[in-house]
Amino acid sequence: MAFDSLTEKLQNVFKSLRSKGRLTEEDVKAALKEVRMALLEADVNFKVVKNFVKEVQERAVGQDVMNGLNPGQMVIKIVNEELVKLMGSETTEIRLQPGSAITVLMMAGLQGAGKTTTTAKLAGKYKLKGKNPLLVACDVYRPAAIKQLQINGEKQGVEVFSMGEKNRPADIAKAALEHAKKNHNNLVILDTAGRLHIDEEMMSELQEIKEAVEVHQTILVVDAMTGQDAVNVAGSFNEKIGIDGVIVTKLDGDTRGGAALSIKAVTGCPILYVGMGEKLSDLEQFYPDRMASRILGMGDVLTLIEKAGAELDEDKARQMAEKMKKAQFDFEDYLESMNQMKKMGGLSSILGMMPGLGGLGGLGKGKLPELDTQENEKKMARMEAIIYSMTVEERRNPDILNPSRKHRIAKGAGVDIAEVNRMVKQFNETRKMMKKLPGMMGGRGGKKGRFKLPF
Ligand SMILES: Nc1nc2c(ncn2[C@@H]2O[C@H](COP(=O)(O)OP(=O)(O)OP(=O)(O)O)[C@@H](O)[C@H]2O)c(=O)[nH]1
Repeated sequence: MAFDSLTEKLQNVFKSLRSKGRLTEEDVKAALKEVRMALLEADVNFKVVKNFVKEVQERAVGQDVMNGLNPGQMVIKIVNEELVKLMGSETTEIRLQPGSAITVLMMAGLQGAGKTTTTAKLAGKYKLKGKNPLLVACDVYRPAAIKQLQINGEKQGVEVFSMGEKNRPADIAKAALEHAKKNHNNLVILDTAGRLHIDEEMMSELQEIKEAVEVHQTILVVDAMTGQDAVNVAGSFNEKIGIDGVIVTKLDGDTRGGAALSIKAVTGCPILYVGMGEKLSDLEQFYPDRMASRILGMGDVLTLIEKAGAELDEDKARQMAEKMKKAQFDFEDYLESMNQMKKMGGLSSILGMMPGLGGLGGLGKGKLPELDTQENEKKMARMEAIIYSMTVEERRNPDILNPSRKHRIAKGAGVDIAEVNRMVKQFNETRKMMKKLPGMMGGRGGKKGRFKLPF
C-alpha cells in the first residue's frame, strides 16, 4: 500500500521527538533531516522535498508552541499542515457544465497508464450521481482498447460510442457529440489513444480533438508506479495541451507514493481521483487532508485534540485518562465518559478521528468496521439504563454482581439478562485491554491535561 514505508519512517522521527521535553533548533534540524530522507526515499521530487523541509523548519523554529501541545506534537502539526498544502489543500472536483448541458471530458495519458479502465470507473461514479454518460472510443490504434471500453461500459451499464478503427479520433468525437445530443447524454467521456512515450503525433491528435469539439476538462491519467516519470509526464502534457486535473492510478501497488505527493507542487495541476485497484469501483476522490493523515498514520488525531480541548471538561478528562491508563475506571466513569462523548458528537464521530480506525476516507477502507451510528447510540442508551439500575457500589465494583442482582438490574433497565452479562464481560475485557495498551491519553502535554498523541 502506498506510503506504508514513509508512514513508518515519519512515525519513527516523531517518536524520537516525543522523548524531548523542549525542542531545540538542533532537535528540529535533526528530525527534519530524517523527514527529508524519508520523503526522498518515497520518491518525492527533490525540489519539492527541499521546499517542504524549509517551510516546516521556518515554521517549527519561529512559532510559539500552541497551548496544549508539546513541542514534538507541534512539529507533527506543522508537517501535517504542510503535507496538506503540498497536495493542494482543497479537494478539486471535475467541473461539470451547469444544468442539463453536455460536459465533455477528454482522457489523456500514456499507454497502459489505466486510461480506459479509469474512463469506465469515472462513468460509473457519475452515473451514480445521476448523470447519463456516454463513453467514446477514440483509441483507433488498438482494437483491443475499443473492446475493453465496450466490456467495461457494459459492466457499468453505460453506453459506449464507437466507429471502429477507420476514422480519425477528432471525427469520432464530433459524431459522438451529435449522438449524445440526440440521446440525452449529459456527460461525454472521450477515451483517447496513448503512446509508449510522449510524442508529437499523440499531442497533435489531442489538439485536433480539442479543435473539433469543445472539451470542458482535459484529464490526465498517470501511473503512480512510474514515480517521478509520472510527474514529468504530467508536466509535459500540461505544457503541450493544458490539463485541468490528474488521476493517479495504481496507488494500491505503489509502496512509495512520490508521484501523488509531487504532482500538484511540480505541475500546478490538482489530483482529482486516485485509482486503488483493478475493479471498476476502485476509484476514490482525492482528499489532501485525508491523504496527509494517512501518510502520518494518525487519522484526524489533531482534530481530536482540538475538539477535546474545546469541548471537554478538562479536569474530568484528565482524571478519566489517568484512570484508563491504570485500568482503574469503573461504571461510574463509564457513565461520565458517555456524557463527555455525547458532548463531542457521539461515538462514531470520535472513532472516526482515531488513528487506524477512521478519518481516512476511502483509503482507510477495511480498517474500520462499518459503524451503524443509530444502532450504537441505541446500544449506549441501553448501557446507560443498565448502569443506572446498579447501586453506586456495584458501579464502582462490578465484580460483586451476583446472578440474582444481574436479573434485577436487567428487569429494572428493561433489557435481557444476556445483555447485562455481556456488558459486564465486555467491561472487564476492556479493563484488561487498557492495562496492555500504551496510554493514548494522558496528563502531559498541556497545563490543563489535554488528550495526548499516541507517540
Ligand atoms: N492495480 C491497479 N491496476 C489498475 C488501476 N487502473 C488500471 N489498472 C490496470 O492497468 C492496466 C492498464 O489499464 P488500461 O486501462 O488498459 O490502460 P490504458 O491507459 O487505457 O492503456 P492504452 O489503452 O494502452 O493507452 C490494466 O490491467 C488495468 O486493469 C489501478 O488503479 N490499480
